[in-house]
Amino acid sequence: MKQMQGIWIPLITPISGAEVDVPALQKLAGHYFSAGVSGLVVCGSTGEASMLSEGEKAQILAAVQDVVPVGFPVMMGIGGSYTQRVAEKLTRLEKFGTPPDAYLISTPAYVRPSQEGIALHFRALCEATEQPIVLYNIPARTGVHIETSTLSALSDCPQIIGMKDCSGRLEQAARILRTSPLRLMCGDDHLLSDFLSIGGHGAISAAAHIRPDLFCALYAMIRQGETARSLILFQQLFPLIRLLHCEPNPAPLKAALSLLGMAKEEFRLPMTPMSASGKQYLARELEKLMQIPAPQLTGISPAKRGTNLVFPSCVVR
Ligand SMILES: O=C(O)C1=N[C@H](C(=O)O)C[C@H](O)C1
Repeated sequence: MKQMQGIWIPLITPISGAEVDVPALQKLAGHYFSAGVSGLVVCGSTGEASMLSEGEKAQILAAVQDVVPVGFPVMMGIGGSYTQRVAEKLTRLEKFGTPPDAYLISTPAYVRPSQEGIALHFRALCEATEQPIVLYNIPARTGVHIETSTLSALSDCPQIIGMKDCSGRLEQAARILRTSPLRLMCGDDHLLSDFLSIGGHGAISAAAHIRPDLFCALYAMIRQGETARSLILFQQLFPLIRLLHCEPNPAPLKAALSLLGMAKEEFRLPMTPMSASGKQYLARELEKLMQIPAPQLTGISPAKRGTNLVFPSCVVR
């Protein structure tokens, strides 16, 4: 995988009759590829990876790889708190299938290890694979934060190419962008505009499942210094972004996609559907967002998306 940037979609996992709905997943993957995003992530938090078996995760990866063109990057979320087992997961995946273009690996959840423990965890995983690794800093879910000093301690690991940051700490993000070669991707949808404005390389955005064209346009505007236009667009996106995260992700997202006829609202426990009152607000905001005209875009060759272009996957005129 070349330099990671632009808008990436952490795909939901469609479920139907308690099983992973592979045809629906492939349809979504094709839809987002055509919409111009720079890459896809399977089995992330939005993909409800905690409620999937290892076999299902491998099947999801293969199903998505099957429908996107070669060269279009697909990343895979990997979790787990016992370092040795996580390393074994990587080895097993690579033994039986085509590996993802990169792994998105979250910090160990529940254990609350020291920063040294976090660094040793990632170092052990770097020894288990030659594939690129994107660190996933999501303290609200795992209970631990990756400090800048830990990134420095890992700077000799060539597999670590970047970090997806859901910590809400913009000041730290700015420092990392100034001092390290890592690619930094925003995972906090409500901070997207700020994150990109301080030089963030892109986003892995659950909210971008809805109107991915507008998220790509926002990215392009910020990269091109069209601040006023980007602010207007972000203000239009913001109410829906908030609603998509006002109940556990991806319940509101699946509700929105179901209103658009793109997915069922089916979950595995302990995930439950969005509340009825939440859905009322969501439906109203969704209707407004769907009416925003598509920005005029000049496409960049799909083959070059997600790579080290100076400008992202779409250019707004
Ligand atoms: O799955 C992801 O990747 C994302 N997960 C975050 C979460 O569910 O907490 C949100 C982010 O937009 C993307």
